[in-house]
Amino acid sequence: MTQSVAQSVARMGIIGSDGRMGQAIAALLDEGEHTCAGGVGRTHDPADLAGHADVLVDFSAPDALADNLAAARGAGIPILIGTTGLSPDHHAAIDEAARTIPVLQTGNTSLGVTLLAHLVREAAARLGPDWDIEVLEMHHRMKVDAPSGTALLLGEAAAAGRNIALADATESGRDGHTGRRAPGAIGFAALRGGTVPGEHSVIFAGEDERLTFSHSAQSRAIFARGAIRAAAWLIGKAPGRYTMTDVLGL
Ligand SMILES: NC(=O)C1=CN([C@@H]2O[C@H](COP(=O)(O)OP(=O)(O)OC[C@H]3O[C@@H](n4cnc5c(N)ncnc54)[C@H](OP(=O)(O)O)[C@@H]3O)[C@@H](O)[C@H]2O)C=CC1
Ligand SMILES: O=C(O)C1=N[C@H](C(=O)O)C[C@H](O)C1
Repeated sequence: MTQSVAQSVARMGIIGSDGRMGQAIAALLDEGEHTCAGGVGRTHDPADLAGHADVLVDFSAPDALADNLAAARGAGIPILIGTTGLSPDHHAAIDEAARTIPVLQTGNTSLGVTLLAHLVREAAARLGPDWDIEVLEMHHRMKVDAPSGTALLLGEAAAAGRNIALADATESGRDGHTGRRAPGAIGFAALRGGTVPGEHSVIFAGEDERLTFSHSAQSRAIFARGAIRAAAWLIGKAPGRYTMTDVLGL
């Protein structure tokens, strides 16, 4: 694992290779400067893949995380985790792994969403707590987790702008007689249907005016492109936990 590897052709091992994202990444690798070291699914051992890869790229499922981190650590290679639906325990496991290898975990690898998170943080800081914040997302009918990883990332950005913990402000899954909106809440709403690759809006609703920041993914290529760029960037980095902001220098 050296800096020179990061500057040349990187061998990327894909976890979740038969999935929508796994296939989108493999397709881009086929026509790009880096190569696919192979792929694994539910019934394969990621440690075998890690043995002949320079970096692992994980777009699978949360229950695979422990084995994926162990495989990367065993081989001493970085890992990019794009899988969403992670719990606090999963994040603790990522923090632990990041003590010995470079790890990048993100709910969205696209350039647009990474910039959007900056704008949302800035808007939340400047507009202040009287503006109600709602995060709205829509995804394809096959998505299994809600709110999306991106929605949570954007909620975290809003909370950071307000200098509060997202967990203390979250309002989601409203249904029935919910009572009034809590002051200072950050709300989440999720729509599912069709083949939508990913739509996100962060709405700032104030007295008599509303400001909306939106991102629309028109294909999974934007996620795949960002994942490949980030995975190549991770090679040769010191152990630690990185973000897409680090990769893109935003
Ligand atoms: N960070 C980002 O930018 C993005 C993140 N994502 C996230 O990536 C993940 C995958 O999305 P998507 O490709 O659409 O989902 P898919 O369901 O299409 O693909 C997931 C793949 O992972 C495999 N898998 C499931 N469990 C395991 C396991 N334990 N070990 C290894 N492989 C496993 C599945 O196999 P099987 O079919 O046998 O279950 C499947 O092939 C989701 O969490 C999604 O939210 C998606 C897009 C962008
Ligand atoms: O499952 C998906 O498809 C997507 N998942 C990520 C998320 O949960 O935000 C990123 C993107 O929106 C597509």
